[in-house]
Order: sequence, then structure tokens, then C-alpha cells
Amino acid sequence: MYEIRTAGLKGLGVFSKAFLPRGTRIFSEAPLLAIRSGQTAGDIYSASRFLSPEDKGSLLGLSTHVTNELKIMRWSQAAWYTLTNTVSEIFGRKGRGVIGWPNPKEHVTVLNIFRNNAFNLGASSLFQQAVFPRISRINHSCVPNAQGNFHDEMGRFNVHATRDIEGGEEVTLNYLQELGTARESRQERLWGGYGFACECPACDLSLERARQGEKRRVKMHEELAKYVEGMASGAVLVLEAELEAVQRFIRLLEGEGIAGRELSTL
Ligand SMILES: C[S@@+](CC[C@H](N)C(=O)[O-])C[C@H]1O[C@@H](n2cnc3c(N)ncnc32)[C@H](O)[C@@H]1O
Repeated sequence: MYEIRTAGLKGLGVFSKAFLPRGTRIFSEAPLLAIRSGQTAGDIYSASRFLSPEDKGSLLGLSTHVTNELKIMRWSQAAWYTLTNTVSEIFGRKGRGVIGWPNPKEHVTVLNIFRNNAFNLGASSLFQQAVFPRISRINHSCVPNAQGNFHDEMGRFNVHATRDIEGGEEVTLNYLQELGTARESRQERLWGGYGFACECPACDLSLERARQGEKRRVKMHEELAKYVEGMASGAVLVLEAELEAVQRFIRLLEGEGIAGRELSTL
């Protein structure tokens, strides 16, 4: 159904091998490594120490891209973890030899990989964030053609095509929490969180489609802001105005070819 191969400057990516009609379930994978809400960087490394050699190999094979600031922060997290855990292991609270001593270099690598590849699974999911062996190869687009949903009962992340995908087309997901925000804010968050400058069809301003889409997004956000400000200042809620705002948002997403959870919620 798909293959994982090079996607130019993006590194590896997932490409369809044949036409995939909208609604096709492309992936269904259990997490390789996951954290629940409230867990910390130390928990990510702790969990990785219990992985089987095969899963550890899979994890360490995922991509990593990191800025200097993040590197320094992660080295200090790893140093603190090593210090505290080595002391507790020496005093026998944890079985030495079962998982080996903490290794700060590997700790930093695991954190870099986790942060670069983890997907947010949503506030109501069993897990807050998780990395997957193959789904973590899917690159970002601000106008994605697929969407992932974590199914708590299955314990799996299912990725479905949200529109028809042509054979040879790259499968993409939205890494951001919302859709439809302005380019500048999307770029800022993708750069800050993942360290890349997005050049998807909605971000590449050399394309007429991107310029037009951006104009519509900015206009819609100005109108939404006005509407929300009005509500905050105690203006009487005008249901027609609210309906109109929601319909505009729906038209914007549909115009961009975006479908999925957000659209159905609207
Ligand atoms: C979850 S991984 C995706 C798979 C990755 N390309 C690989 O080689 O394994 C996330 C990383 O892929 C790259 N990436 C994803 N989407 C991208 C995009 N639209 N433009 C540039 N790089 C992107 C960035 O380096 C990002 O940190």
C-alpha cells in the first residue's frame, strides 16, 4: 500500500504505492514508546531501557534533528537522571544487571529521537505522546492528506486517508494541534518544535494556491478574533454570527482540501 523512501530534504517519508481512496486505513500501529500525561523526560528514557533489542534498534533508527539549545537542555536532563538513578541502583532500589547502568549519551539520543518523532495523541487518550516504528516516518504538511487517531481499546494509532491519494503521492499528517492558523505561527511552531521550515503547498508562497489560501486564513482569523473579542466584552451572543463564523471556517478547510476530525467537529 505504501513505501518508505527518501523525501528529499525532509529525510525519509511515506509514499503510496497505488491509488488510496479517501477513508483507507493506511496504518494501524501500536506505540514503540509512549508516555502518559504528567510523565517527564526521565520517564521516556526509563521506558526505553526496557525495550527489547529489536524495538530499541527500531527506536534508535528513527530520525533526529536538534538545535544547540535543546542539546544543552537534554544533556542536563540526562546528567541529572544518571546521577539520581545510579545512586538509587547502587543502593539496591533497582536491579543492576537487569537493564544496565543509565547511559547519558544514549539518554540524550533517546530524548532527541522521541521529541522529533512523537505524535500528540490527544488529551482524552490513554497516552499523551508516542513514537511508532513506521508512522513516525510520515512527514508534516499544513494541508495533510491523512489523519491519525489513537484507538484506546485497540491500543493502536490508526492513520486514514482524509482525501483520495494518488499512487506515488507522499502521505502527510499535520503535526500541529490546530489547522487553519496563519503561516507565520505555523512556521514558528514547526521550527521551535521540530527544527524545520515547512515548504508544503500551503507554506510555499511562490505558489498562487499558497498566497490565496494565506489571504483567506488571515481574513478568517481576523473575523474570528473580532467575534471572540465581542463575546469576551459581554456582547450578546448572536447565534447567526456564530453560525456564520463556523461556516466560514468549514469553507476555508474545504477550500484547502482539509478534512478529518476538525472539520467534523466544526
Ligand atoms: C516524524 S519525523 C518524519 C520522518 C523523517 N523525515 C525521517 O526521515 O524519519 C519528523 C522530522 O521529519 C522532517 N520533516 C517532517 N516534515 C517536514 C517538512 N514538511 N519539511 C521539512 N522537514 C520535515 C523534520 O526533520 C522533522 O523533524
